[in-house]
Parts: sequence; C-alpha cells; structure tokens
Amino acid sequence: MSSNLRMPPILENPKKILLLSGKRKSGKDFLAEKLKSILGEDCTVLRISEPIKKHYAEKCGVNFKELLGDGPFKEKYRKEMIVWGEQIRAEDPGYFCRLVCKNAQKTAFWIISDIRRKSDIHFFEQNYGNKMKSVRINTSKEIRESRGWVYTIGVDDVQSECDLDDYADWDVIVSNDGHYENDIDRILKLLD
Ligand SMILES: Nc1ncnc2c1ncn2[C@@H]1O[C@H](COP(=O)(O)OP(=O)(O)OP(=O)(O)O)[C@@H](O)[C@H]1O
Repeated sequence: MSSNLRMPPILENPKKILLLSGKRKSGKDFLAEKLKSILGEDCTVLRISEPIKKHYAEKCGVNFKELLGDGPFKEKYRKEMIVWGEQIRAEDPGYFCRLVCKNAQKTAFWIISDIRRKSDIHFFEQNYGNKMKSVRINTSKEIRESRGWVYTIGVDDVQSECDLDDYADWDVIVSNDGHYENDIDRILKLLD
C-alpha cells in the first residue's frame, strides 16, 4: 500500500455554518431542530451558551441538563449566567465561540442556534468566511408571549438580547409567527 493511501482525509467540514439569531422565545431552538430533522447526520446543532451553562452548573452545583432545557430552571439562572459570561467575554470576546467550534463534531453543516452578539458573528466571519450564513428570526411580541416570554429587566434590556437589534447584514430574515415551512425552505437554500 502506498503511503498516500494511509493519509487521513482532508477535513473540509463544516461546509456551511448557519447562525440563528432572534429574541427570546422567537423559536431559534425550534427552527434549529426542524432543520436538523431534515439534514440528519450531516448536521450538528451547536449552542454558544452550552459551555457557559456547563461551567456554571459545575461551579454552582446545579443540574446542567435542566439549564439546557426550555423550562423554569434556565430562566431562574439566566441573569446570573449572563453576568458571568460577560465577565469572560470582556477579556476575550471569542472565548465561547472558539470553545464550541473546537469541541464540535466535524459534520457538513453546523447550526449555531443562539447567536446573540455582533462579536459572535465577527468570530465566524473571520474564521470561516463565506461558509457562514446568518439568519434572523423576527417573531412578534404577542407570539413570543404566548410561548412563555415575560419581559425581564436584566435579561431583555442587556447586550445579550439587544446587541443584534441594529445588525443589518442578515442573509435571510424569517418570521416564525406560526407557519414556518416556507422559512425552512428559504434557510435551506443558504446551504446550496
Ligand atoms: N413555529 C412554532 N410552532 C409551534 N411552537 C413553536 C414554534 N416556534 C417555537 N415554538 C415553541 O415556542 C417555545 C420557544 O421556542 P424556542 O425555545 O425555540 O425559542 P428560543 O428562541 O430558542 O428561546 P430562548 O432564546 O429563550 O432559548 C418552545 O416551546 C417551542 O417549541
């Protein structure tokens, strides 16, 4: 056997990275899971908040799985986690993005389902160039409220929730107000 045949394949993955952004309860995780169910094994859903939650759970002795879920536990600790995450980011804005990419499975598509800051977008632009596609999910206040959103000082009025309100360079903007099938098609086209 020639030594060439034993060379490991060059990893071209991920081929595309979808960044999902939107206000709380806009449906980022919901749409990420719908996309994953279509893309299957070729796709990994990643969350920048995951290493934050993991660290926070270990530090404070709380349940990591509960923090990841969509329930009251996450809401209870959200404010504290935001403050802690901001302290780390102040020194190194790419810290959590880098951690997520480093530990991610090398599938063809990555979906990052919780993009919250311009610095997150810049990280992916700088490191992955045109592979990165950004999606903003704009969902009405009324629908978000019907999904359990309650305006909370210290959460809804801080950078993690508002920094991307004035970002204007989205590849696709969707409204997840009820019917999402067309939105899914428009997002999938970004992966061509
Ligand atoms: N199109 C939809 N149809 C039905 N239910 C939806 C739809 N979009 C979202 N939901 C539901 O609304 C709730 C909030 O959605 P989701 O957790 O995806 O929001 P999120 O943007 O990820 O929120 P957060 O920023 O708080 O993590 C979930 O229970 C989800 O199943």
